[in-house]
Amino acid sequence: MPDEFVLQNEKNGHVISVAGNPNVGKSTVFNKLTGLKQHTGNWPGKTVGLAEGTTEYQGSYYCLVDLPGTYSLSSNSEEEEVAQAFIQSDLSEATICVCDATSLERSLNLVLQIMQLSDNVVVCVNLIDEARQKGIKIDIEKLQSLLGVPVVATAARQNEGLDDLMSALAKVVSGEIKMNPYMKEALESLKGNQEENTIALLDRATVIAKDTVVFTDEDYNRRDRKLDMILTQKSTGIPIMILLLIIVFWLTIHGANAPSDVLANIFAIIGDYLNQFAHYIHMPEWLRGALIDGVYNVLSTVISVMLPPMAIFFPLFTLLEDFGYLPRVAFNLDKYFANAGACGKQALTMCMGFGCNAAGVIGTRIINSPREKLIAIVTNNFVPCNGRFPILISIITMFFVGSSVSLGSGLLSAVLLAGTVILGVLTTFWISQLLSKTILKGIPSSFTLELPPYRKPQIGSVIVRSIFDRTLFVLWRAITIAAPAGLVIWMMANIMIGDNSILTWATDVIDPFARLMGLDGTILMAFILGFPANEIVIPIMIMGYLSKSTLFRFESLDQFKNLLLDNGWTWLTATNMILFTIYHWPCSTTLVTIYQETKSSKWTWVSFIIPTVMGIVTCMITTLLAHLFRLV
Ligand SMILES: Nc1nc2c(ncn2[C@@H]2O[C@H](COP(=O)(O)OP(=O)(O)OP(=O)(O)O)[C@@H](O)[C@H]2O)c(=O)[nH]1
Ligand SMILES: [Mg+2]
Repeated sequence: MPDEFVLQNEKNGHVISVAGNPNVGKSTVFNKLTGLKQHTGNWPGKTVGLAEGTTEYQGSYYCLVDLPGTYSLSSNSEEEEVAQAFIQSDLSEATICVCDATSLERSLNLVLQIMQLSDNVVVCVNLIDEARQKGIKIDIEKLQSLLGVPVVATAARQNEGLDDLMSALAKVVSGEIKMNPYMKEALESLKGNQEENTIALLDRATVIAKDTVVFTDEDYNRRDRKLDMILTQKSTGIPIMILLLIIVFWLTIHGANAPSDVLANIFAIIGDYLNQFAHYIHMPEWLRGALIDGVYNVLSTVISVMLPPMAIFFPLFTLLEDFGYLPRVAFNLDKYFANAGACGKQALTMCMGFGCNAAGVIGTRIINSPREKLIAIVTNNFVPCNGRFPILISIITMFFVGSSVSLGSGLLSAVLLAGTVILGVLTTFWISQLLSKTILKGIPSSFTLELPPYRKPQIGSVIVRSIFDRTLFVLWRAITIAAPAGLVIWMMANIMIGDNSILTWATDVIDPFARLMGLDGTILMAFILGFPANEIVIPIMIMGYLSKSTLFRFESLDQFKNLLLDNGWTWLTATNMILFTIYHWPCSTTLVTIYQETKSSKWTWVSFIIPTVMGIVTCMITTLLAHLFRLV
C-alpha cells in the first residue's frame, strides 16, 4: 500500500475523494463532473486503483479522485486499505460518499464509517431514479438532519442533482457547512473498541434507514428475481450463456463480413493511386516498396480485418455488461472455479480478457486472495482477446465453413468460434486446477459477489463508449504497432543475404520445428514477430508468403485462402493455427502488465511458458494423430 499518495492535479484545486459501495455509480458521478471516461458498467469492482480528474464550480477548481468501491473500511482487502488511507490522508479535503438509493441501509454503514475518518463529508444518494421506479421513497431532509452532513439526491446517469451536489461540496470545503457537532461527538465516542464500533454503526445505519426510507411496493425486486430464475438456474443458466455467446459471435461475424470487404476494396483502390503517385514523382523503388507494400498494406489489412468485428462486438459486449449479465456469468461459473481451486470472480476478469488480456490482468485486482489472483493472471491469456478474434474468424470461415457468405455459414462459423472460446474457458479451468494443486496450493476462499439489479442500458452511451473508448483505443494501439512492424517486416522480406531475404532465411531456420507442430516457418515466424500485438500476425504471414510469390492485395477471403493453399495449407494447418492462436505466449503489453501487477519475473515467466508449452505440445499431438490415422 502506498505510504504517500501522489496526484497529478493536486495543485489544481481542492482534492475530493469519491467513495462508496461497489456499483453505486461513483465512476458515473466522477465522469459526469470531470468529463472523463472512467470505466463504468453494471457489476461490482470495475474501478481499481485511483483515477483523478478536475472540475470547476463557481470559479474554484476541484480535483476529484474516483476510489474503488468498498463495503466497509476495515482493511479486508487492498482496495479497502487504499480507499481508507486516501480518505484519511492529508491530501483529501472532503469526501463525496455515493450511496445506492435502492439499498440505503448498507450504504449508510459506510457513510458513518467515513464520517468517523473525516469531518468534511457530502452524502450523494445516487440511483434515485431507480428507487422511484421501484417505489422506494427517501426523505432526504430527514436523512440530512439525522446524519448531520449535507445530503443530495442524484441520478448521475441523467445528470440529475449534480449541480446541487457541487454546491453542497463547495459549502463543505469552504467551511460554510460543518458536520453537526453532536453527531461528531457521538461517532467519536464509539471509536474505542473496534468490534463494538462496527456493531454500533450497523445499528445506527439500520435505525436511520428505517426512519427515512419507505417501501411502497414491498415486492419491488420481483422482475429481477424472475429473470434470475432463468439466467442463473442450473438447467438453463449455462445453455443460455452458450447461446448468447453464439448469438454475439454470429452478429459479429455476419455483420462484419460486408463492411470488411468494402474497406479492403477501398484500401486497394487507394493503394493503386498511391502507387501511381509514387511512380509519378519518381519515388525510388525501395522507398515505394517500404511505404506502400510494407507500411500501407499492413495497416490497411489490420484496419479492414479488425475494425468491423470490433465495432460490432464491443457494443454488444457493453450492452450485456450494462444490463448486468456479467455477474450472472460469474454466478453460473462459480462452482467450476471453486472446483478448480480458484475464485469465482475470475469469471469477471476472464470476460474482461475478451476485450484485451492486459485489461483482464489489471481487473484481477478485484480478487482479494493473492493466490487466486495469481491463478487468474496466469490463465487470463486463454480467452482470446480482440487481437486474436480476427485470426480465429478468418481461419474458421476459410477452412471450415466455405467462404460464401450466407446466413447458415455465418452461424456455423459462430458455433465453431464459440466452441474455440469454450475450449479456452475449459483450459482455464484445467490450468487453474493444475496450478492450485501444484505451485499455488490452497483452498479457495469464499466471497460474496453481489448480483446487481438488471438495468436498462442506455443505447446511445453504450455505442459511444464502446466505439470511442474501446474500439478506437484498441485499433489505435494496433495501428501504432502495425505501422512500424510493417516497415521492419518489409525490410526483413527485402534485404537479401546471399540469395535469400532475411525473412526467408529466418523462416527456413525454424521451419523444421514448425512442421512438427503442423505449421510452417512463416506461420510460426508471424506469431513470433506478432509478439508486440496479435493483430499483426495475419499481415506478417501474408507478407512472408508474398516474399516468395507474386504481388498480393488483400481484397477478399477467397484470395487469401488461395494464397494459403498455394503455400501448402491443409485443414490440419488451419486447426493447428487455431489451437496455437489460443495457446501461445501473451503479447508484450500483457506480459508487461503481468509484471507490473505481480512485481515478479517468476510469475511473468510462468505466464509466458505455460500457454507456450501447451500450444507446442497440443499442435504436435494433433499433427501426430492426423498423420498416424492418415487423415492428411
Ligand atoms: N439508472 C441509473 N443508473 C445509474 C446511475 N448512475 C450509475 N448508473 C449505472 O450503474 C452502473 C454502475 O455505475 P458505475 O459508475 O460503474 O459504478 P461504480 O460505483 O463506479 O462501480 P465500481 O467501480 O464497480 O465500484 C452502471 O451501469 C451505470 O450506468 C443513475 O443515476 N441511474
Ligand atoms: Mg467505478
